[in-house]
Amino acid sequence: MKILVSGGAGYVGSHTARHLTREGHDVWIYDNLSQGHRGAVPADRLIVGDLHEGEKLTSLMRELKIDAVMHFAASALVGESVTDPAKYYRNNIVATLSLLDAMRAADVRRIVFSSTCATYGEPDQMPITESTTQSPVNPYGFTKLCIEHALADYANAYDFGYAALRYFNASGASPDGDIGEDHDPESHLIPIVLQVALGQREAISIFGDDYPTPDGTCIRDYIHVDDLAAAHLTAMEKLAPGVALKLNLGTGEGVSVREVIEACRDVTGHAIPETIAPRRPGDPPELVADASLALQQLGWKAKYLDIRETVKTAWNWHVAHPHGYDD
Ligand SMILES: NC(=O)c1ccc[n+]([C@@H]2O[C@H](COP(=O)([O-])OP(=O)(O)OC[C@H]3O[C@@H](n4cnc5c(N)ncnc54)[C@H](O)[C@@H]3O)[C@@H](O)[C@H]2O)c1
Ligand SMILES: O=c1ccn([C@@H]2O[C@H](COP(=O)(O)OP(=O)(O)O[C@H]3O[C@H](CO)[C@H](O)[C@H](O)[C@H]3O)[C@@H](O)[C@H]2O)c(=O)[nH]1
Repeated sequence: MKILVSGGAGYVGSHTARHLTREGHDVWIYDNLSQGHRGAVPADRLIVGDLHEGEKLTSLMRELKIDAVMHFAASALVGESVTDPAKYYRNNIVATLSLLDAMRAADVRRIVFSSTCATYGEPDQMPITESTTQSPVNPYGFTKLCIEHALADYANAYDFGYAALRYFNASGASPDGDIGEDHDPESHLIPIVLQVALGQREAISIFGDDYPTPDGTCIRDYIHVDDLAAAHLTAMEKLAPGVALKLNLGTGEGVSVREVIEACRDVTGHAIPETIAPRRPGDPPELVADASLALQQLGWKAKYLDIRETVKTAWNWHVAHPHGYDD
């Protein structure tokens, strides 16, 4: 298939674009490089552009005869969405509507959308299933939920087929160490801990050790980026007009911040000093997926179930690229 990957020069998008290409698809990456990297994608497959440029998107989709879109492009920092919500409403809602309308104009009706566990807010029942109430507690989660609703309405009215894939914590890197996670600024736990191991930071700050969890630190579900990539392809293959897939993508295993740091110590052999810092506003104590519906509907399940194996792949990338991509 001919696939347009919005945000394909970013972290999850670049791993997925590579997987799609290796599986024989004709992949075009559309990215404004606000967070993405030229080095993460083949130069002859990158189209630099913004989602807001609707007419450009329509012509591209027509010229390239695009069959389906994978839509990763977004602003994705929970904290920033609270301090600068306008950016999130514009980039995650307005820009996505521009993409959806360009798809309509170009008669492209299949889309796989990057949603998030942040659409669930702070549920008290763990693990989280797809029928858990979606009640986001920050603008980021709300903008993603809003697009899930838009997709349902577009599917109904305009024959779109869509998958809203609600990822938990994307983590790890391509095992060969070629591509990996490089955000600026970096806010994600695993890359920050590994920067301590590389001697680029003095210590890891644990944001709160007084949560109601066994070791007092927050629990998350760290899903390997290559497992996410595989799920995207399988979901895309199921899409047809009127099909609506809404699926959690996680391992089903909860891992605490302390356990992540311990895994990083094991993998890197570095002592990794830690300090306790105040809680980060908006952090739910625990987010763990029940991903059994993805198994039922896609035959998909995570292959990386041991946090050490995931950290090893991230470490390979960081050692090979201690300062991230060149651009
Ligand atoms: N990383 C995670 O743990 C996680 C978890 C759940 C959901 N998600 C979602 O997955 C997607 C990818 O996340 P990521 O971590 O790879 O983020 P990322 O920032 O690495 O990638 C996003 C890409 O989109 C591009 N982009 C942003 N706005 C754009 C625009 N208006 N026009 C064109 N390109 C634009 C950026 O340059 C970047 O390359 C996002 O939609 C995010 O909300 C991520
Ligand atoms: O220096 C740090 C960084 C993070 N943490 C903790 O580590 C855990 C994981 O934090 P990340 O920032 O790595 O990930 P989040 O769980 O905050 O965010 C992830 O899940 C969100 C949904 O809740 C969004 O989808 C987001 O894009 C995705 O990265 C949290 O408890 C956080 O408080 C620390 O203790 N110290």
